[in-house]
Amino acid sequence: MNLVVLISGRGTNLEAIIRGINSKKIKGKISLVISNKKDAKGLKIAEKYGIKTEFIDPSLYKTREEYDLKLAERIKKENPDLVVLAGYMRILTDGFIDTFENRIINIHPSLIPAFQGLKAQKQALEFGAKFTGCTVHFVTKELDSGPIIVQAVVPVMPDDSEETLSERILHYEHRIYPQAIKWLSDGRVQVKNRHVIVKGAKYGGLPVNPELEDF
Ligand SMILES: Nc1nc2c(c(=O)[nH]1)N[C@@H](CN(C=O)c1ccc(C(=O)N[C@@H](CCC(=O)O)C(=O)O)cc1)CN2
Ligand SMILES: NCC(=O)N[C@@H]1O[C@H](COP(=O)([O-])[O-])[C@@H](O)[C@H]1O
Repeated sequence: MNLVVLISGRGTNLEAIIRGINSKKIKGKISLVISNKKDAKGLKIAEKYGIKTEFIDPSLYKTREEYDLKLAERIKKENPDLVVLAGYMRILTDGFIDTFENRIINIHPSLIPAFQGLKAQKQALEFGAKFTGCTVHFVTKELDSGPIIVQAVVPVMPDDSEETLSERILHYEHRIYPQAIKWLSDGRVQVKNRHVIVKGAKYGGLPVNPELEDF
């Protein structure tokens, strides 16, 4: 399976995926990592592993559509099976989605459809949620709403800050993203309407509930 990964920042999910490939758990390769931010630390991570990188500068394009057209043209040259968003912080245009229909996935730091958009961890904290988590989903024109491949539930602690909660969620992001990509590279993922079925996956592992006193 040939992957192109889009990033905007640190690249810790990118590195988790690279480790999954290098450990042979994921049958695939990353042919290119593209960032919309020149100083994205994830570019250095990719280069450390010998992976081709490119910065595509949004300031050179008047509109989002023009940028995404350039982005799509560059990605098509790699002939990817999958476009992986790993902390890519731009909303993709309908034209881009159409070009790579059903071949784009994303990791989001909440249990969608809860807390879509930016700063999902902060949204959960401020809402007073007792549980949140992370989601790997197919990317569609509707933001953070595509068919869900896998989710992990993460408890929100009474003394959590945005940082401590984000770190706890990130730990599970680094597990479910490589897991989802492995399932896809094994050809075990089927989508029927909105429902994603993973052949042979074991379901269960219920989240541990808090102590429910007296009831
Ligand atoms: N068409 C789609 N595009 C993207 C999706 C999607 O599901 N459909 N997922 C997002 C990822 N994402 C959350 O998981 C997300 C990223 C960025 C934004 C956003 O509002 N970005 C702003 C710019 C913010 C910034 O530069 O800091 C914007 O693009 O105007 C929301 C959600 C990726 N794209
Ligand atoms: N809405 C998109 C979004 O918030 N994505 C989040 O950005 C972080 C990127 O970290 P990374 O660059 O270290 O992988 C991750 O926590 C990811 O879930």
